[in-house]
Amino acid sequence: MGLVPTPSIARTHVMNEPAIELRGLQHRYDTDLVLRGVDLRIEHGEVFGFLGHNGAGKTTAMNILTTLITPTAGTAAVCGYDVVTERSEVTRRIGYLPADVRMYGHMSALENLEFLAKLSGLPDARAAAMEALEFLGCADLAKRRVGTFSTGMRQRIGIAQAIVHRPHVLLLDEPTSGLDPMGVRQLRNTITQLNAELGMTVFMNTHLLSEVSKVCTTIGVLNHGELIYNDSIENTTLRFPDESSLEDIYVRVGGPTP
Ligand SMILES: Nc1ncnc2c1ncn2[C@@H]1O[C@H](COP(=O)(O)OP(=O)(O)OP(=O)(O)O)[C@@H](O)[C@H]1O
Repeated sequence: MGLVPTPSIARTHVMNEPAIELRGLQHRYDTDLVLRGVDLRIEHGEVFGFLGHNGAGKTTAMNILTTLITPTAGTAAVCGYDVVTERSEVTRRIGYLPADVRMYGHMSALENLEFLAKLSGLPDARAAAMEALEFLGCADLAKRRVGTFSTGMRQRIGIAQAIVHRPHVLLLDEPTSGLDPMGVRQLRNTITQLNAELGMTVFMNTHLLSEVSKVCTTIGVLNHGELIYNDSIENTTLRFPDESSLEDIYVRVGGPTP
């Protein structure tokens, strides 16, 4: 049995609302305002690339969406559920791959996944764990200790962890970081597969403009905590026909040279 599209948990509510919606989102660390009123709407089925230089505020926005931190002002919602007041509804619907994925090195990949699946309250945690591995084409890693894994292998298990409970929305923080070209290509294929076959909406923080043009359907550019650009890849290419690459567009709309 393979992974099936996300089951209909409060389906009506989910489908009537955007996958992600930020309204006037602000975040302050002490006196430092790092998100300055971000408005953003991402529809179901999009693969969204969130671009921005170091310190632009991308991880802060993602930490708000994963409910790890509370915004200073404004709102953030996933499938219509507020990240502050409806936290458990949000966490059921999101999968998260952090930049520094944590797992128990002395345990096998399957044990790591099963542990997380149990924490998520899945009725048959082992089957869910195995299905996630099979879906990602890494069932061969199931019995191996993750402490022995390469960066690419760890990352694939990290994605399996993120999707084991079949979330609607997958949040990836700098997923290409540390990967070799083969790993980057594999990741791209995985994102496309999760989006096309399981219908997952993907929100990805990245520095890699080349990856954005290959895998994303929409992009946003964050500059010093302000969303300075947001459009589909298709419109972006039409809007800037003279630009030879997304990198030129990024510079043109105000982002600093990466
Ligand atoms: N816990 C924290 N306490 C204080 N300041 C923080 C904290 N986390 C982040 N910052 C600051 O907030 C700003 C935004 O950081 P954030 O990590 O959200 O940006 P980013 O776009 O994800 O950058 P990067 O690409 O380098 O990860 C930076 O100036 C950073 O130094």
